[in-house]
Amino acid sequence: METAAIQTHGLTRRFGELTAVDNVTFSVAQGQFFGFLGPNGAGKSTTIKMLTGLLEPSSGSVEILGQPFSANALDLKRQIGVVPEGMALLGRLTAPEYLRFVGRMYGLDRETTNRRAEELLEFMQLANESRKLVTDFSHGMQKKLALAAAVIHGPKVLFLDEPFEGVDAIAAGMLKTMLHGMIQRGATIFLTTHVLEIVERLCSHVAIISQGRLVANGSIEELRAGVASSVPGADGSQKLTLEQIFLSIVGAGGMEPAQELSWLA
Ligand SMILES: Nc1ncnc2c1ncn2[C@@H]1O[C@H](COP(=O)(O)OP(=O)(O)OP(=O)(O)O)[C@@H](O)[C@H]1O
Repeated sequence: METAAIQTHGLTRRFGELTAVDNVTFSVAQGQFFGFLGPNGAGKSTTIKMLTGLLEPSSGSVEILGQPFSANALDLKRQIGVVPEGMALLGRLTAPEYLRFVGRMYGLDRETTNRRAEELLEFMQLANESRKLVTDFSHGMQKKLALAAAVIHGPKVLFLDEPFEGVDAIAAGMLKTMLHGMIQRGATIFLTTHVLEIVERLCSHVAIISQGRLVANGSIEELRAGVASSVPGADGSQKLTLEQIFLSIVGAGGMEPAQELSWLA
């Protein structure tokens, strides 16, 4: 069997009394576009940080392309790309300087780095912003630059924490095309986002985390089949949207809607 792109066993992270990620086991096959969903505070970013070697698990294990980070972290980090929650860009550089720096850090030669940096800036429509410092970029521009930096070395596995947040519709369209192209060339993508329409369109597999626990994992079709009988009015003729599936698994689940805010009534 082919080595999984991502494999976790009993992955757990505690912050004091809180167990943010609780005994999470899942596998992502190479070439999969994997959507990792969950409500606010469910444990998505904490999981992604552990998957990318940014945060030590309290217990459990992570293997990327069959290797734990402890085996050869540098080699592994060359094979992955990450857009983390806070992006962590170097603000005192311009975008071309930043991309050239990142490319060189990944061991690309100068010519390849320069060519890819230029192409990426064009692609992300940041080429006209080449004299501005990154710190003066808008949030969406920073997000696009973070994405460019995450793919400059052609990673085999790409981790994206909310890549579409703050990105305009034109850029989001281009990003979707780019990510689709990467999948077609055999890359694996692990994506967290609250934009379920994007997950529905792009992802072949979905896992849902809620209060640190994995509560669903499978193809969208499998998840749909799993909840169809519990959603009122959903017979075989009606195809549930991912939003309906998501709400059925982690949403109000038959409870009364939250009370109204009295002063807004
Ligand atoms: N460094 C930390 N110290 C203490 N608690 C933390 C820390 N990082 C995360 N948490 C807590 O862990 C839980 C999971 O947080 P996490 O950021 O992983 O959620 P998330 O699913 O990414 O949420 P969102 O969709 O809102 O970004 C939250 O209760 C959060 O407050």
